[in-house]
Amino acid sequence: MRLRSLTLRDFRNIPLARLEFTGRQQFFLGANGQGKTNLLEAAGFLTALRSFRAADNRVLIRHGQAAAAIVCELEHERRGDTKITVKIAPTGKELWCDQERVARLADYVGQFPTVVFSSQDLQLVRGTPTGRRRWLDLTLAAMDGAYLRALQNYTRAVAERNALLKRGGSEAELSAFEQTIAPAAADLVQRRTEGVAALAAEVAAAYSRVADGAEPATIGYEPNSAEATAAGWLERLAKGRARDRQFRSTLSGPHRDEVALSVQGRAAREFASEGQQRSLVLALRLAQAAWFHARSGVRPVLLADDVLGELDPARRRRFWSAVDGEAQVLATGTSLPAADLGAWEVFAVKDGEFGEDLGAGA
Ligand SMILES: Nc1ncnc2c1ncn2[C@@H]1O[C@H](COP(=O)(O)OP(=O)(O)OP(=O)(O)O)[C@@H](O)[C@H]1O
Repeated sequence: MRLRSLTLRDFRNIPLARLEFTGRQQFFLGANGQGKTNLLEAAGFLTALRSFRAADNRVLIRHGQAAAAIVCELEHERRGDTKITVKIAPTGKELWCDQERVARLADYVGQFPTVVFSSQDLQLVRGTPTGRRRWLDLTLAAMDGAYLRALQNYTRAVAERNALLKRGGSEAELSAFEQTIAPAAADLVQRRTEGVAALAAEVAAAYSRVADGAEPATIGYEPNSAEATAAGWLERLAKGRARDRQFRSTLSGPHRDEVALSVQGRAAREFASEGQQRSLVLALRLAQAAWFHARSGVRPVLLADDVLGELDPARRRRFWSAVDGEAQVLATGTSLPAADLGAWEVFAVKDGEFGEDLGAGA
């Protein structure tokens, strides 16, 4: 898909911006703290109606204002020309697609894919398993409504079971939640097994391009416990009750799974060099984009937040050659991108205001 225009009102530090995009490469140029990432955050919000960097939507509303709005006109492989309107208020969000109110957000999620490349992504390799699980969940849930439902059911029921464990609930009460947890856990393990196997091929291919075939990189699914059936999970949960009561928390299950990342057969977190780690996170994002495209037929818009300038010239060139040449790219930076990255429509960003093409010849 391609974004043709983006209008923001009271989004973060942006009072009002109406941007028209003509080509497929837009660059947002400005000093630190001016609103570049805010703009990408708004574009990314269209995918799953959540921010890629904030858990609470309230922080997206400009200080002192009642609500924020995003309006986007885009070309879409399946839907044709589409207009999306999102209103974000402290009480919740509202959504319209072509003037029609979308009540069931599950019907919407995944239709308008974007993939964010951010300097924070190094945490995917260096940080805790939580970040890698979130990457996997967002990737799989965006293309698979059944995965999203299993994840929601599972997460909710585990939270309820944990609350019970904390207040010393009865065996019967625990058992009631386990009836929901068990089938969802079996479903998640199966879908994660299949999903990671498919994504592993994409990651290996993307890494080989970004790192110039220097060494192989792999991702692997390491379930905390690989029960294949709901009956198996029921038994495991029942057996674990005494220990879980002691720790006041559900100790085993897919909420403790790991997505193992390795370079040349060794754990990337401990053994990969900084350059290899950077290549690996780029490969994870490229794989995510390829997966979205393959599964849905819709080409995701790529949102590159200050990453092009961070890469050394050789890696940048290789990364760029690995990017889908037909995809729209919205990128930010404090200086213009190198000439080998093609022709950009440049917007200067200052204090939440956007000026078109100011940077192009400057
Ligand atoms: N809800 C809000 N209301 C008003 N201003 C906000 C809000 N949230 C963030 N800001 C402001 O937005 C600015 C940050 O913008 P942004 O994160 O887009 O920076 P950036 O241009 O990407 O800079 P960098 O290059 O440092 O990443 C800060 O000045 C911050 O105070």
